[in-house]
Amino acid sequence: MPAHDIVTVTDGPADDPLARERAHLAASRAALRAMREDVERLDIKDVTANWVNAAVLTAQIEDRVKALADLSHTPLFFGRLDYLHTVGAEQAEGTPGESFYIGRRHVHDADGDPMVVDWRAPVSQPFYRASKKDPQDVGLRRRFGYTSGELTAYEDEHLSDPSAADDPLTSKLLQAEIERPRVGPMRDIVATIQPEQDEIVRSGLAGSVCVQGGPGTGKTAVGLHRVAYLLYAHRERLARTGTLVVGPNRSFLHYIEQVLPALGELEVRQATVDDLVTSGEGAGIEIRGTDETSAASVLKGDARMAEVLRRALRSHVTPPDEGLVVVRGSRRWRVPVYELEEIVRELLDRDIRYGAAREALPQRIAHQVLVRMEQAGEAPDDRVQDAVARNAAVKAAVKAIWPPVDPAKLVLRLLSDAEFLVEHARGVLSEEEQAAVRWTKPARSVRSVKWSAADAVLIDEARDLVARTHSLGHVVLDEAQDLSPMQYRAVGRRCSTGSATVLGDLAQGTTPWATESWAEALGHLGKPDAVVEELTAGFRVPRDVIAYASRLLPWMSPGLTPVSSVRESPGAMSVRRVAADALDAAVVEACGEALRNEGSVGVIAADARIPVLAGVLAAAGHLPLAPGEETTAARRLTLVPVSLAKGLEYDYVVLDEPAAIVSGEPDERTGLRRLYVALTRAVSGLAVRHAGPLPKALHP
Ligand SMILES: Nc1ncnc2c1ncn2[C@@H]1O[C@H](COP(=O)(O)OP(=O)(O)OP(=O)(O)O)[C@@H](O)[C@H]1O
Repeated sequence: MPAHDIVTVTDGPADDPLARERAHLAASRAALRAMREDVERLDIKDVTANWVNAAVLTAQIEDRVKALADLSHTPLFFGRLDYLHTVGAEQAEGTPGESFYIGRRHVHDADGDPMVVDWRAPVSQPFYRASKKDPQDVGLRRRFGYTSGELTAYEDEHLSDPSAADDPLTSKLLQAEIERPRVGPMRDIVATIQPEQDEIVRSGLAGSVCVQGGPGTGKTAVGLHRVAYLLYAHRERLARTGTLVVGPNRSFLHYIEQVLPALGELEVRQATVDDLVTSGEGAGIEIRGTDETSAASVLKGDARMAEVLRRALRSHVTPPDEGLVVVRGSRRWRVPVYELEEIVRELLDRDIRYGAAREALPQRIAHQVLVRMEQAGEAPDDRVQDAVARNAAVKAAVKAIWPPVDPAKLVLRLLSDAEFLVEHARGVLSEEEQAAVRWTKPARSVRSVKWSAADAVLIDEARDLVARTHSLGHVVLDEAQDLSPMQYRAVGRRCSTGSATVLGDLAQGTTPWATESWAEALGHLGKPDAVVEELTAGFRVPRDVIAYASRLLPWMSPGLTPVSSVRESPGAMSVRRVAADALDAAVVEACGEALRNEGSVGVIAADARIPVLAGVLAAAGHLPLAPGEETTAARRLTLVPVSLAKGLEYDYVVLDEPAAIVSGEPDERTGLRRLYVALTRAVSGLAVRHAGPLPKALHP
């Protein structure tokens, strides 16, 4: 028997297998409808005593109804597994087999028996992992094909058949799914997750994982499915602790924002690093400026700044120079200076947060007073200790010894006050480095400063030194290669008691502080034990196009494995040189050609070229969208400044002037990496149009 029997029928008698599968689909939809109606019918009047509870319950019911929606464009199930034995039972000779339909969500009939099982359930796992080598007790794996919501085909793999080939990518349905043209935002891949991807998706909540993978290897898809999986497997815990996806910019977040809701997960926050450090409790600052020099940005992102901040903050602690007298009634209680010194030293040595120590200090002083009271024969209780801690003399002493510090003011002072910086950066930053981070024009007030993104991260670090940042249960960090060490720290403290999934490609690092080694990055993140996995199978870029882009690798990231495309199509590729005054027209013409195909078109160009291209495209009747704006069947052309291209994809890419993209960056290596990102956004075809010479690295 061949590896895959494909059956495609439009209509058939009731006893043919496709008809039976369709009947199961119809019955599953009816069962889902019944589940929804059950929830809608819930009457909460009898169970709630007050309106607050009623409101909470009503919201929960609405969410549940939403989660039970039958989405016409997403099939209820996409696969079926026929187990050879009853799952979980002793696999004795003669035990009956069992079938499961695998889908996006669980559906059960009126008796509670499963009609469709969630793709994340343990019984679904062999759908992604079973192979002929390791059939996992599965006799048959069936994939379903749909056309406009109708079940129209299925394809079988007989895992216990020794003659069948064992390569999941020979599946025609799978291949068709991978090759499907792209329009609109990113979609889920539940039906076609590959075994090596599934291992990452289902790895445990306790451990952190780092995925290195070239363009289009499915890192983002894997990260999002991992969140969905973790929320299924650890729902209660993560509902309490929270989850977060961190992406590089708004347009990227728009592009991915539909995937988790489509998988039924509505509660995951999605943010950029800038969002994280400027929002939330006590943040209250805005990023309105940029650093004066690139050297300043790099230094502000350097992990040594954490030590400078720590020292600067702790310098506010002033050892007491005199004892303290607390008056209560007719008695006066004295705490001598050496005792105060000892308390302060002990709090500093314990290295707890500055704010926590500040809160502990009055209680410690009060304790000393209580000891004296007891020595004098009194029997004070806790209330007396609290009252002493609130005594005006104690408060005044605490304010003098351990004053409150505003994190933004601390950073402002470090960057404005040369003496203050010298004092705390001594031995950590060189004199030149100190000069580079300092503002040339000192700022007066926190409000008037035009904070840069790197400044905001410094403030976030300072804030964490004062009061511990709240940690979530799991954080997914995408395009991680671009983060500075200080940014890794900012993300890391948001999962200090949880775990992380770190996704990135060292070859696509384009910031001046881009990471060169995952071990180092994971250290800054506080997850040095994270397992590093590599994905090398490419699902986006066609073979010829990835081969072309990979010519750049030895010049910018030697040692990294080139992606091998799993797409069958070699891809349409053209590279054409034109006269300088004909470039704009050539780009417009290439767009016209690309638009004759199905799917989205992205015009990628150096940022400086965007205004001109926007003009000529509009004049030619191709009014372009901006990245992040959703492509629709009617408007499919997006004009993408290359600085925003990362993580995005378009069916056809028209690439304008590669040399301008390279020279738009401060150094050649970064330029080539930027070009590599741009060259690897295409799903079906790439048209390169240039007037200047191509970068040497692209020559064969
Ligand atoms: N197993 C799969 N089946 C079908 N499509 C897949 C699979 N894995 C990934 N894809 C598709 O391949 C494309 C690239 O995936 P994704 O954006 O996650 O890659 P990436 O590694 O994050 O790329 P980049 O490094 O360029 O950001 C997406 O359209 C995604 O849906």
